[in-house]
Amino acid sequence: MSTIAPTAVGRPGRLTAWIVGVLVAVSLFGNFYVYDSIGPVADLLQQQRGFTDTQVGLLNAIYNLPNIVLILVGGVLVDRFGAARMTLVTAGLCLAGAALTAFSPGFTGMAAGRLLYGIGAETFNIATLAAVADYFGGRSLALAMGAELAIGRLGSYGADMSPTWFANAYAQGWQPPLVIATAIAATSFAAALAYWWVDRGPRRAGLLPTGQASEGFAWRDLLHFGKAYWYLLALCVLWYAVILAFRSTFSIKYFQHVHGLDLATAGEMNSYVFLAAVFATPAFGWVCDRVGRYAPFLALGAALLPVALAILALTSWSLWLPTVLIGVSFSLVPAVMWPLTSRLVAPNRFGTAIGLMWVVQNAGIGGANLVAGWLNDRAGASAANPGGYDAMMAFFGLTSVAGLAFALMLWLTAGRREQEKAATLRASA
Ligand SMILES: N[C@@H](Cc1c[nH]cn1)C(=O)NCC(=O)O
Repeated sequence: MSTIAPTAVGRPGRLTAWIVGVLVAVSLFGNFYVYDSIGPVADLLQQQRGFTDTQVGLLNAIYNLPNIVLILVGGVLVDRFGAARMTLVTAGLCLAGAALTAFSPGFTGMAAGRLLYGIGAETFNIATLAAVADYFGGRSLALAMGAELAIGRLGSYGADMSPTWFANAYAQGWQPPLVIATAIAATSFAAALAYWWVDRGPRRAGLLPTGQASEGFAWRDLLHFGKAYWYLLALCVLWYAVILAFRSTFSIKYFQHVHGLDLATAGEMNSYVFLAAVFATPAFGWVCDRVGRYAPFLALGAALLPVALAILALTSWSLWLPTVLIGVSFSLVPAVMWPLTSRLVAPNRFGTAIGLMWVVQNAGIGGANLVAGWLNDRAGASAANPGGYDAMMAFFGLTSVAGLAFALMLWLTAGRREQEKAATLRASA
């Protein structure tokens, strides 16, 4: 299999497509806000409820753990029941999870809430990508997916800024901020409900891939993705493992201990990567749509990560240069990866394809966090011993170089087909 597949069965109207795009983006904003809502209340949970660091960490880790297995089932369900139904059901699970987290009297109830949220959220993420592929396949797909992800990233940024925006709620304690997160999850659910309602028309008219069209799931189907898909999967695992484990877990501490920044400046430096992605991800998607090439951009995005890590680890140059390079990589790779996936697999296998990628991605992110933490502990990394971070940087550097190697192999495989396709289109124009 693995030819560059047609990306949509039919063509819903442009207005309908953009209404769906907006609803899905609103829904994703709320979902990413809840995803990042624990970090800002971590200190309050420790002070007011006596939670340990391990308990706070578990409230986030419990998100990844079930998805190492469940997300594949989620992807298959998206193919079987359609993006709209699965967006609605999983947005409901996320709302229930957010409410359980906010209103539970004890740690176990809160952890159960985060577990429920995690079970819903990753499948929700697949369903929203499938929704955009359904409506924008073949036209402005990368721009639409980039814009959707950008609004999601804005939700994460909003959660980080919530102590400033909702200072009164934080002044009252740990619970009001989580109740706000629940209200935002309710908005996400309402947008998912509206999307499901709008989607019924085009789906009944046969303009979208229907769940019924996909045959039953068979394990051997997983092996039927072509070579380019497997290169993309390897890149997804290696690149996300480095970018998320470094940027979300260790970079602030690393900037403080190795480059001498204070906590506020280090946090601000880190948040620029995030903010840049809000604007740059759709911009890069737009460029890809215009140029009609994906694989070379993916290789460029993958190449910037090891370069940035090398500058950080081996030079004392200004932190701005590696921050800009990581910001471009963090915007470019997701802007290209998901539209390219939808071009490499058949529409009724898109959910399964992403599900399989995210099974390994969740394991990779969790594994990279553990390995990096273990390397730092073993070397006694600290402000007094900045050299103790060398092993972690070498690990991240080598992993990102491996990711680049897969991006180049992908370029050699899928890129050639992209060129042939573009030449055919030019010839027939
Ligand atoms: N598997 C998700 C991980 C995630 C969840 N919320 C934010 N990130 C994923 O890869 N989503 C696409 C992305 O580029 O963030």
